[in-house]
Amino acid sequence: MARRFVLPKLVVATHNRGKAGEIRSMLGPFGIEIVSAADLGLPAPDETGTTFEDNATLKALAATRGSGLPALADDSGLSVHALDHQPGVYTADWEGLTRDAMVGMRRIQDELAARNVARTDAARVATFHCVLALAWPDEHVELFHGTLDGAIVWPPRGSGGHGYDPCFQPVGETRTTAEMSDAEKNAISHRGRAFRMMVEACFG
Ligand SMILES: O=c1nc[nH]c2c1ncn2[C@H]1C[C@H](O)[C@@H](COP(=O)(O)OP(=O)(O)OP(=O)(O)O)O1
Ligand SMILES: [Mg+2]
Repeated sequence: MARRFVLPKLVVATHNRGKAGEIRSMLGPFGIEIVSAADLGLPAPDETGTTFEDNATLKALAATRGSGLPALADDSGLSVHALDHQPGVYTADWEGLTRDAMVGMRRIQDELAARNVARTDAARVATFHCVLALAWPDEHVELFHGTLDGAIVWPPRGSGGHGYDPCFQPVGETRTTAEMSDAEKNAISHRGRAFRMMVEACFG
């Protein structure tokens, strides 16, 4: 395969183990040596941006500046249409200090109930977003945005995936993304889609 860039080593700039696992498995076939930001002792920067693009960029740049290596960051979240697209870039914050996604999933459910949103999929439309930022040591950044449409289901179901997967059922599916295998989720997910765009742009 002709590659536009040769990547000797790549920093995966996330402190989220679920995301890191998915990104590692997607990078696997490319034979790129991977090191995590956490293993390098790089701190997680404050996510002060107001868009997925801003936060992914600041996380990737912090990691490439801290390591001298190319770095791949992911900023992602869940946009619930009936909640004015919240929590969006603040999805991780809705987990509270416990960093327990069950807390965030319950808050989404409570806010839908408080607004009397019907318990139908059509009323509970949601979109997972993932922006991947690939930052190079010269500090140029490439961005790739993938989405997955679905609905918020309650109660949560499944033990696979991570984060908010147990309450998210993709369009046309009867299972939540937590009830899918990793390969099945990656084939349709916001992260899988962003990743495939990056591969096409950078390794195609
Ligand atoms: O496929 C997914 N399945 C379920 N939940 C997901 C997914 N993708 C993102 N999410 C949730 C996790 C977290 O609550 C938020 C991302 O927040 P985000 O700031 O990007 O990540 P994070 O703080 O957990 O780790 P880090 O910033 O170190 O990458 O969206
Ligand atoms: Mg974060």
